[in-house]
Amino acid sequence: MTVSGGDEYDVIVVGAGPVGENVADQVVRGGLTALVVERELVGGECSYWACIPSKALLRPVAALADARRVDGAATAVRGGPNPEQVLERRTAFTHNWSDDSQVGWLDSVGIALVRGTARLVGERLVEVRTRDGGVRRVTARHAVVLATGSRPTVPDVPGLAEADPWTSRDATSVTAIPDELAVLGGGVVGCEMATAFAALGSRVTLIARGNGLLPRLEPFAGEAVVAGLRKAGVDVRLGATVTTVERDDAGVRIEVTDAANGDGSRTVRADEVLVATGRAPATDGLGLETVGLTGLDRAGISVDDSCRVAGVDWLYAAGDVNGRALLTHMGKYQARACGAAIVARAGGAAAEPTPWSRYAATADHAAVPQAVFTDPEVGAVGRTEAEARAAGLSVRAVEYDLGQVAGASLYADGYSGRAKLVVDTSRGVIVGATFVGATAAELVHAATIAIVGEVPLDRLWHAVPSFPTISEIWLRLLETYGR
Ligand SMILES: Cc1cc2nc3c(=O)[nH]c(=O)nc-3n(C[C@H](O)[C@H](O)[C@H](O)COP(=O)(O)OP(=O)(O)OC[C@H]3O[C@@H](n4cnc5c(N)ncnc54)[C@H](O)[C@@H]3O)c2cc1C
Ligand SMILES: NC(=O)c1ccc[n+]([C@@H]2O[C@H](COP(=O)([O-])OP(=O)(O)OC[C@H]3O[C@@H](n4cnc5c(N)ncnc54)[C@H](O)[C@@H]3O)[C@@H](O)[C@H]2O)c1
Repeated sequence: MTVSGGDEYDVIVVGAGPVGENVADQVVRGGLTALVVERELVGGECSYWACIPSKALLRPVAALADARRVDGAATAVRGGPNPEQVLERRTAFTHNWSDDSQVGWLDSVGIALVRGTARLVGERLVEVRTRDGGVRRVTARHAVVLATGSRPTVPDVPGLAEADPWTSRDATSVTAIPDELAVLGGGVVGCEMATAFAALGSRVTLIARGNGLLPRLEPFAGEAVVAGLRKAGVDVRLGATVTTVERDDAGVRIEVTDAANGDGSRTVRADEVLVATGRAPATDGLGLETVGLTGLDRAGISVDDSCRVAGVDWLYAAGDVNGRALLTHMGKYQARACGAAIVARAGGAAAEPTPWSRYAATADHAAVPQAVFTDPEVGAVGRTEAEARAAGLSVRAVEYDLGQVAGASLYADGYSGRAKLVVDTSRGVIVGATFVGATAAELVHAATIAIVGEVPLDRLWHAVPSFPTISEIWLRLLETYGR
């Protein structure tokens, strides 16, 4: 094995997903040199197999649903989406799985790139197996940042792994819509992909083990999504357990026991089965043991609020790989904190990650916003009522029917939706908010600002929403809470 080496950069970033790209950008802006190592495509999961293609598949569904709900416009809608054109548009958004434009951006801002698989081999030392079969060793003067993302997990169900199941990658890069699709898992990926494939013409069965969908959110959000999926023709099986999976000439055969069936077994047949049962940090083969890190579990690499790894002062882990919040916007936020801390520390500052400082990803603990692009859409930020109570907060929650807001009824005939605020009564501030309904995800940022700014409710009263917008829900919620 020929090992070339001697290269030195101030910062080495492993993984050029949205998080790795942003860390590198931050440190280069701060006057340091940076190398990123990427084994697949610059842009990562988000650009090619996750956020961007999934939302490109879902946007036509929402656009048509919106038009169909407005008398006077609905007559112009004939039929459903055109799958071929939807897939073409999706492919355009992934640049046909080419990273040329993102590589061009790295060049333009002075970030060096090596294509290959990286692993730690010692203190501030990274070994890269390059695509051309070479091995190269690179030293970081100040920091190594692991931004390797996550991988889908496949549960240990007899026959499932052998049945060649789809992961989210297969779903988002699909080239032919299957007649029948089974989706295993009722989290965000399962719900969004069931929504997209049902609209694109698949007969979809969604198999979820809990009593509802989107279990991390307020229960009414999952209930609305169950109703929306069923209305769209999806066979939603709740409280269901898959016992075996087998692929034969006719496709996959899935044995399911579910509560609705008196726990008896039923067979689900499908052309493909999509496994959407969560993700694990991408730490395999990263050489963490070479720097004394062992015993990592599915939760991710443990870091402080500047994303520095406990006990290894030159090592950072940002984005999905640290398991704090598996979302692009939160990973990029961590990248900004982490990059700023690395630059400051390279200059000799301590850059303590005190809460809400530029070196700390404090919002990870208090205000993680999420938008789920189902029909109806779901937007949520902060704690659910149950989470707030479990955390020992004194809580009062208020809910309001979004359909009663003038802006919503103008937006869609028969607008159906709901909103909820969770208030910490001891401080008089919002700690959680959830909105369900068409375009409801756009309501979340106002709530994020209120939570992060700890805006007292009696001051929020003076933030007057425009009439007639859906944002008037804020006024209704505050009125319901009372002054
Ligand atoms: C179907 C789906 C839809 C999603 N939709 C949304 C959404 O709408 N909004 C949202 O906020 N989030 C969404 N997410 C989550 C989002 O994709 C992730 O949170 C985000 O991609 C994390 O970014 P990252 O940079 O940490 O990791 P990634 O994007 O996974 O990038 C990590 C990169 O590291 C590289 N890498 C890994 N190991 C090595 C190694 N040893 N050497 C070199 N390179 C390596 C990988 O090839 C990859 O390019 C979605 C996820 C899925 C699965
Ligand atoms: N719009 C968005 O922001 C968006 C979209 C997609 C994904 N994401 C992110 O990607 C991450 C991964 O999404 P995901 O949906 O894969 O994970 P998830 O953790 O959100 O949901 C996984 C679901 O699978 C269920 N499950 C686990 N094991 C199972 C089994 N053996 N049988 C049946 N069900 C089982 C879990 O109970 C859970 O409901 C999420 O954390 C999310 O933040 C975000």
